[in-house]
Amino acid sequence: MASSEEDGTNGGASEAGEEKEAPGRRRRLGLLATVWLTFYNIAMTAGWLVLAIAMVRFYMEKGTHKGLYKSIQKTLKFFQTFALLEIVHCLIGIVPTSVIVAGVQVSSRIFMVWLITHSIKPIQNEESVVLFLVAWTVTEITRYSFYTFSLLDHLPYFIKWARYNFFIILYPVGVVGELLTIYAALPYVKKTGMFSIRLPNKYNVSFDYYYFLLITMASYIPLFPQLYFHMLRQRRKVLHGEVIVEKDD
Ligand SMILES: CCCCCCCCCCCCC/C=C/C(=O)SCCNC(=O)CCNC(=O)[C@H](O)C(C)(C)COP(=O)(O)OP(=O)(O)OC[C@H]1O[C@@H](n2cnc3c(N)ncnc32)[C@H](O)[C@@H]1OP(=O)(O)O
Repeated sequence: MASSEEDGTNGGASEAGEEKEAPGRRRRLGLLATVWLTFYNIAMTAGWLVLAIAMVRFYMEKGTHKGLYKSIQKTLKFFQTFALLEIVHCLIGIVPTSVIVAGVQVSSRIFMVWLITHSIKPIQNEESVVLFLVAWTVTEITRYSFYTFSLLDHLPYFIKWARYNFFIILYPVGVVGELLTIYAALPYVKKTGMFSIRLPNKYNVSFDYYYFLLITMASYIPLFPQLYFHMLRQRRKVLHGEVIVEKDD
């Protein structure tokens, strides 16, 4: 994975005659891209704040997590699906995040929301769902407010600190919540054969969602450490000003 320092997408040499940007400084964006990203980040911060408030209110009123997912699912689905735009932002180059990093992050969330929690109703009241919902919500409020304040050039140190420290705990908590939720879904998926294609059929293809879930769980082992160490490197770069030179994958 090429770093922004290496590939020049961020903080690298600018066009001839222009001053070279200092490492770690926000890349110069066009006005349209800045306006769009500011709108996008404000909308996402607001969306995840609404979710946080709804979760706290639900718990205070009902005193249980049972029914929580059902009560917040529409907002969650809307804002998490909207986050697919993050991959588009990377692809069109208006943010310098790696497409692979953003792709793994966003697609694993979409998978959890639509193909697991939405599709498998009996697991919606599992404690593990609350675990990943809380981890995602705190992370996203911090992350999107970080981007918003950065774009407005008024970033409070606390937000920056939170963005590059909370993940140390929240990333593993979120992953444990996700893995336990998929694990809880396995018996139902095996019993119902949902999303599976059995032979014989006219296309002569078979697909077993149960084994797909096992493979997905296994894929966290190589993929999660990469995301986590990526964030640790970003943390060193942003909070301690270290220049990180990453090697190509
Ligand atoms: C089909 C099934 C697939 C299944 C796959 C299964 C395998 C999955 C394994 C992994 C599972 C992960 C599960 C995740 C769980 C959780 O989320 S738990 C909760 C805790 N989570 C986190 O802490 C998530 C942390 N993740 C992130 O922060 C990001 O998603 C990231 C993409 C990983 C971060 O990447 P990074 O390269 O560090 O980018 P940034 O710091 O965000 O940005 C770099 C520069 O880009 C600018 N930028 C990015 N986005 C924006 C934006 N929206 N608006 C404005 N600017 C943006 C940013 O400011 C940086 O700019 P510079 O300062 O100029 O460098």
